[in-house]
Amino acid sequence: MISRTVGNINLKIADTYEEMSREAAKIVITQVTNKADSVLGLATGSTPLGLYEEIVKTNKKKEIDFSKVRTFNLDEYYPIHPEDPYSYAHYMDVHLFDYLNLSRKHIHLPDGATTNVEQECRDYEAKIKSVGGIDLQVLGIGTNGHIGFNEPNHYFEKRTHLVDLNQETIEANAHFFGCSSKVPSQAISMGIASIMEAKRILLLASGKQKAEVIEKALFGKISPQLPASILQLHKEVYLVLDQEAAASIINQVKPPSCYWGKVLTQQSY
Ligand SMILES: N[C@@H]1[C@@H](O)[C@H](O)[C@@H](COP(=O)(O)O)O[C@@H]1O
Repeated sequence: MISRTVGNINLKIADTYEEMSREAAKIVITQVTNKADSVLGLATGSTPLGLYEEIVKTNKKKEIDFSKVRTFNLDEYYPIHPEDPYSYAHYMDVHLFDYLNLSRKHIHLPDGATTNVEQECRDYEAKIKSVGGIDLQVLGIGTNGHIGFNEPNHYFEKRTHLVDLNQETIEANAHFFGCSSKVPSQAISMGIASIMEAKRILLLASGKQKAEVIEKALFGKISPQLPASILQLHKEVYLVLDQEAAASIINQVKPPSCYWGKVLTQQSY
Protein backbone atom coordinates (compact mmCIF):
# COMPACT_ATOMS: atom_id res chain seq x y z
CA MET A 1 0.00 0.00 0.00
CA ILE A 2 1.32 3.41 -0.99
CA SER A 3 0.23 6.30 1.26
CA ARG A 4 0.79 9.94 0.42
CA THR A 5 -0.68 13.24 1.50
CA VAL A 6 -1.14 15.36 -1.57
CA GLY A 7 -2.61 18.77 -0.80
CA ASN A 8 -6.00 18.12 0.75
CA ILE A 9 -5.99 14.52 -0.41
CA ASN A 10 -4.97 11.54 1.70
CA LEU A 11 -4.08 9.19 -1.11
CA LYS A 12 -3.76 5.44 -0.74
CA ILE A 13 -2.91 3.14 -3.60
CA ALA A 14 -3.66 -0.49 -2.87
CA ASP A 15 -2.28 -3.42 -4.82
CA THR A 16 -5.67 -4.96 -5.44
CA TYR A 17 -9.41 -4.28 -5.29
CA GLU A 18 -9.60 -6.40 -2.14
CA GLU A 19 -6.90 -4.38 -0.41
CA MET A 20 -8.62 -1.14 -1.50
CA SER A 21 -11.88 -2.41 0.00
CA ARG A 22 -10.22 -3.39 3.31
CA GLU A 23 -8.61 0.03 3.60
CA ALA A 24 -11.91 1.76 2.90
CA ALA A 25 -13.68 -0.44 5.46
CA LYS A 26 -11.10 0.57 8.07
CA ILE A 27 -11.89 4.24 7.46
CA VAL A 28 -15.67 3.70 7.74
CA ILE A 29 -15.40 1.46 10.82
CA THR A 30 -13.04 3.90 12.56
CA GLN A 31 -15.54 6.68 11.88
CA VAL A 32 -18.37 4.68 13.49
CA THR A 33 -16.21 3.51 16.40
CA ASN A 34 -15.06 7.05 17.17
CA LYS A 35 -18.53 8.56 16.86
CA ALA A 36 -21.39 6.18 17.58
CA ASP A 37 -24.01 8.51 16.09
CA SER A 38 -22.08 9.11 12.87
CA VAL A 39 -23.96 10.19 9.79
CA LEU A 40 -22.71 8.18 6.82
CA GLY A 41 -23.25 9.14 3.22
CA LEU A 42 -23.29 6.00 1.11
CA ALA A 43 -22.78 5.13 -2.53
CA THR A 44 -23.87 2.32 -4.82
CA GLY A 45 -22.45 0.89 -8.05
CA SER A 46 -19.85 -1.88 -8.37
CA THR A 47 -16.98 -0.13 -6.61
CA PRO A 48 -18.23 -0.11 -2.98
CA LEU A 49 -19.41 -3.74 -3.06
CA GLY A 50 -16.05 -4.90 -1.62
CA LEU A 51 -16.19 -2.20 1.05
CA TYR A 52 -19.64 -3.36 2.15
CA GLU A 53 -18.52 -6.99 2.14
CA GLU A 54 -15.57 -6.06 4.39
CA ILE A 55 -17.79 -4.14 6.81
CA VAL A 56 -20.17 -7.12 7.02
CA LYS A 57 -17.24 -9.51 7.53
CA THR A 58 -15.68 -7.37 10.28
CA ASN A 59 -19.07 -6.95 11.93
CA LYS A 60 -19.50 -10.74 12.08
CA LYS A 61 -16.19 -11.17 13.89
CA LYS A 62 -16.54 -8.28 16.30
CA GLU A 63 -19.97 -6.76 16.46
CA ILE A 64 -19.88 -3.06 15.60
CA ASP A 65 -22.61 -0.89 17.06
CA PHE A 66 -24.54 0.77 14.24
CA SER A 67 -27.65 1.38 16.34
CA LYS A 68 -27.12 5.13 16.47
CA VAL A 69 -25.65 5.53 12.99
CA ARG A 70 -27.73 7.41 10.39
CA THR A 71 -27.25 6.78 6.67
CA PHE A 72 -28.07 8.85 3.61
CA ASN A 73 -27.56 7.41 0.16
CA LEU A 74 -26.34 9.62 -2.63
CA ASP A 75 -28.97 8.73 -5.16
CA GLU A 76 -31.81 6.56 -6.39
CA TYR A 77 -33.20 5.84 -9.83
CA TYR A 78 -36.48 7.52 -10.79
CA PRO A 79 -39.09 6.25 -11.09
CA ILE A 80 -38.48 3.04 -9.21
CA HIS A 81 -40.14 1.41 -6.23
CA PRO A 82 -37.85 0.84 -3.21
CA GLU A 83 -38.73 -2.85 -3.28
CA ASP A 84 -37.84 -3.20 -6.94
CA PRO A 85 -34.80 -5.54 -7.07
CA TYR A 86 -33.02 -2.98 -9.28
CA SER A 87 -33.51 -0.10 -6.86
CA TYR A 88 -30.59 1.24 -4.86
CA ALA A 89 -32.77 0.76 -1.76
CA HIS A 90 -32.79 -2.97 -2.46
CA TYR A 91 -29.06 -2.98 -3.32
CA MET A 92 -28.24 -1.39 0.05
CA ASP A 93 -30.40 -3.88 1.95
CA VAL A 94 -28.88 -6.97 0.40
CA HIS A 95 -25.27 -5.78 0.44
CA LEU A 96 -25.12 -3.95 3.77
CA PHE A 97 -28.12 -2.90 5.81
CA ASP A 98 -29.58 -6.38 6.41
CA TYR A 99 -26.36 -7.42 8.19
CA LEU A 100 -26.01 -4.53 10.64
CA ASN A 101 -27.91 -3.48 13.73
CA LEU A 102 -28.95 -0.28 11.96
CA SER A 103 -32.32 1.09 12.90
CA ARG A 104 -34.67 1.18 9.87
CA LYS A 105 -35.74 4.69 10.78
CA HIS A 106 -32.11 5.83 10.49
CA ILE A 107 -31.78 4.69 6.85
CA HIS A 108 -32.47 7.28 4.15
CA LEU A 109 -32.50 7.13 0.37
CA PRO A 110 -34.28 9.47 -2.03
CA ASP A 111 -37.74 7.98 -2.66
CA GLY A 112 -37.75 6.75 -6.24
CA ALA A 113 -41.52 6.20 -6.01
CA THR A 114 -42.42 9.74 -4.99
CA THR A 115 -45.21 11.52 -6.84
CA ASN A 116 -43.70 14.90 -5.98
CA VAL A 117 -40.03 14.94 -6.91
CA GLU A 118 -39.39 18.57 -6.02
CA GLN A 119 -40.82 18.12 -2.56
CA GLU A 120 -38.86 14.88 -2.11
CA CYS A 121 -35.62 16.70 -3.02
CA ARG A 122 -36.31 19.50 -0.55
CA ASP A 123 -37.26 17.02 2.18
CA TYR A 124 -34.10 14.99 1.60
CA GLU A 125 -31.89 18.04 2.04
CA ALA A 126 -33.83 19.04 5.17
CA LYS A 127 -33.37 15.56 6.67
CA ILE A 128 -29.59 15.72 6.14
CA LYS A 129 -29.49 19.15 7.74
CA SER A 130 -31.64 18.05 10.69
CA VAL A 131 -29.02 15.49 11.77
CA GLY A 132 -26.16 17.98 11.52
CA GLY A 133 -24.86 17.00 8.07
CA ILE A 134 -22.83 14.06 6.84
CA ASP A 135 -19.71 13.03 8.76
CA LEU A 136 -18.23 10.71 6.15
CA GLN A 137 -19.40 10.52 2.56
CA VAL A 138 -18.45 7.46 0.52
CA LEU A 139 -18.17 8.14 -3.21
CA GLY A 140 -17.50 6.22 -6.37
CA ILE A 141 -16.79 7.97 -9.66
CA GLY A 142 -18.25 7.51 -13.13
CA THR A 143 -15.94 7.27 -16.13
CA ASN A 144 -17.27 10.70 -17.16
CA GLY A 145 -16.37 12.13 -13.73
CA HIS A 146 -19.83 12.04 -12.19
CA ILE A 147 -20.22 11.72 -8.44
CA GLY A 148 -23.58 10.60 -7.15
CA PHE A 149 -25.53 11.11 -10.36
CA ASN A 150 -24.19 14.62 -10.93
CA GLU A 151 -23.46 14.37 -14.63
CA PRO A 152 -21.08 16.70 -16.51
CA ASN A 153 -22.87 20.02 -16.91
CA HIS A 154 -22.36 23.73 -17.49
CA TYR A 155 -22.70 24.43 -13.77
CA PHE A 156 -22.44 22.56 -10.48
CA GLU A 157 -25.94 21.47 -9.49
CA LYS A 158 -26.01 22.33 -5.81
CA ARG A 159 -28.72 20.40 -4.04
CA THR A 160 -30.70 17.17 -4.32
CA HIS A 161 -32.35 17.23 -7.72
CA LEU A 162 -33.79 15.17 -10.57
CA VAL A 163 -31.18 14.21 -13.17
CA ASP A 164 -31.41 13.05 -16.77
CA LEU A 165 -28.82 10.30 -17.00
CA ASN A 166 -26.24 10.39 -19.80
CA GLN A 167 -26.22 7.52 -22.27
CA GLU A 168 -22.68 6.69 -21.06
CA THR A 169 -23.96 6.33 -17.48
CA ILE A 170 -26.91 4.23 -18.62
CA GLU A 171 -24.54 1.92 -20.52
CA ALA A 172 -22.17 1.70 -17.53
CA ASN A 173 -25.03 0.57 -15.29
CA ALA A 174 -26.69 -1.75 -17.83
CA HIS A 175 -24.98 -4.83 -16.37
CA PHE A 176 -27.04 -4.46 -13.19
CA PHE A 177 -30.27 -4.51 -15.23
CA GLY A 178 -29.34 -7.05 -17.90
CA CYS A 179 -29.60 -4.49 -20.72
CA SER A 180 -29.41 -0.72 -21.14
CA SER A 181 -33.06 -0.32 -22.22
CA LYS A 182 -34.13 -1.38 -18.73
CA VAL A 183 -32.05 1.29 -16.95
CA PRO A 184 -34.29 4.22 -15.88
CA SER A 185 -33.38 7.40 -17.74
CA GLN A 186 -33.62 9.58 -14.64
CA ALA A 187 -32.47 9.58 -11.04
CA ILE A 188 -32.74 11.68 -7.89
CA SER A 189 -29.27 12.65 -6.69
CA MET A 190 -27.71 14.70 -3.95
CA GLY A 191 -26.12 17.80 -5.43
CA ILE A 192 -22.51 18.91 -5.39
CA ALA A 193 -23.04 21.28 -2.45
CA SER A 194 -24.74 18.48 -0.49
CA ILE A 195 -21.66 16.30 -1.10
CA MET A 196 -19.10 19.05 -0.46
CA GLU A 197 -20.68 19.84 2.91
CA ALA A 198 -19.75 16.38 4.21
CA LYS A 199 -17.04 16.72 6.84
CA ARG A 200 -14.91 13.98 5.30
CA ILE A 201 -15.05 12.32 1.91
CA LEU A 202 -13.90 8.82 0.98
CA LEU A 203 -13.60 8.36 -2.78
CA LEU A 204 -12.96 4.89 -4.14
CA ALA A 205 -11.96 3.91 -7.65
CA SER A 206 -10.95 0.60 -9.10
CA GLY A 207 -9.97 -0.70 -12.52
CA LYS A 208 -8.15 0.71 -15.54
CA GLN A 209 -11.33 2.28 -16.95
CA LYS A 210 -11.14 4.81 -14.08
CA ALA A 211 -7.44 5.75 -14.46
CA GLU A 212 -7.95 8.64 -16.86
CA VAL A 213 -10.83 10.23 -14.98
CA ILE A 214 -8.95 9.98 -11.66
CA GLU A 215 -6.02 11.86 -13.16
CA LYS A 216 -8.28 14.56 -14.61
CA ALA A 217 -10.30 14.88 -11.41
CA LEU A 218 -7.21 15.32 -9.27
CA PHE A 219 -4.87 17.28 -11.50
CA GLY A 220 -7.13 18.82 -14.10
CA LYS A 221 -9.12 22.01 -14.20
CA ILE A 222 -11.92 22.29 -11.67
CA SER A 223 -14.97 22.26 -13.87
CA PRO A 224 -18.61 21.16 -13.81
CA GLN A 225 -17.74 19.27 -17.00
CA LEU A 226 -15.92 16.88 -14.66
CA PRO A 227 -17.95 17.08 -11.45
CA ALA A 228 -15.46 15.11 -9.29
CA SER A 229 -12.82 17.81 -9.90
CA ILE A 230 -14.59 19.94 -7.25
CA LEU A 231 -13.15 17.56 -4.63
CA GLN A 232 -9.82 19.39 -5.07
CA LEU A 233 -11.48 22.12 -2.98
CA HIS A 234 -12.68 19.90 -0.13
CA LYS A 235 -10.59 20.04 3.04
CA GLU A 236 -10.50 16.35 3.94
CA VAL A 237 -10.60 13.77 1.18
CA TYR A 238 -9.47 10.16 1.43
CA LEU A 239 -8.81 8.75 -2.01
CA VAL A 240 -8.35 4.99 -2.04
CA LEU A 241 -7.45 3.44 -5.39
CA ASP A 242 -6.31 0.11 -6.65
CA GLN A 243 -3.20 -0.05 -8.85
CA GLU A 244 -5.17 0.02 -12.10
CA ALA A 245 -7.18 3.11 -11.21
CA ALA A 246 -3.94 4.81 -10.13
CA ALA A 247 -2.08 3.97 -13.36
CA SER A 248 -2.19 7.47 -14.90
CA ILE A 249 -1.21 9.17 -11.67
CA ILE A 250 1.79 6.96 -11.09
CA ASN A 251 3.14 7.13 -14.59
CA GLN A 252 2.61 10.72 -15.54
CA VAL A 253 5.57 13.08 -15.54
CA LYS A 254 4.44 16.53 -14.65
CA PRO A 255 6.45 19.71 -15.27
CA PRO A 256 8.92 20.41 -12.40
CA SER A 257 6.74 23.22 -11.10
CA CYS A 258 3.95 20.75 -10.43
CA TYR A 259 4.43 19.55 -6.88
CA TRP A 260 1.77 16.85 -7.14
CA GLY A 261 3.21 15.47 -10.35
CA LYS A 262 6.69 15.18 -8.86
CA VAL A 263 5.47 13.41 -5.78
CA LEU A 264 3.47 10.96 -7.76
CA THR A 265 5.95 9.76 -10.37
CA GLN A 266 6.92 6.13 -10.18
CA GLN A 267 10.47 7.05 -9.18
CA SER A 268 9.46 8.71 -5.97
CA TYR A 269 8.14 5.41 -4.73
N1 LIG B 1 -24.80 6.53 -9.25
C1 LIG B 1 -23.67 5.68 -9.25
C2 LIG B 1 -22.54 6.37 -8.57
O1 LIG B 1 -22.87 6.64 -7.21
C3 LIG B 1 -21.33 5.49 -8.72
O2 LIG B 1 -20.30 5.96 -7.89
C4 LIG B 1 -20.84 5.53 -10.13
C5 LIG B 1 -19.72 4.57 -10.45
O3 LIG B 1 -20.19 3.28 -10.57
P1 LIG B 1 -19.28 1.99 -10.51
O4 LIG B 1 -18.76 1.92 -9.12
O5 LIG B 1 -20.22 0.87 -10.83
O6 LIG B 1 -18.21 2.17 -11.51
O7 LIG B 1 -21.91 5.42 -11.02
C6 LIG B 1 -23.23 5.09 -10.61
O8 LIG B 1 -23.94 5.49 -11.69
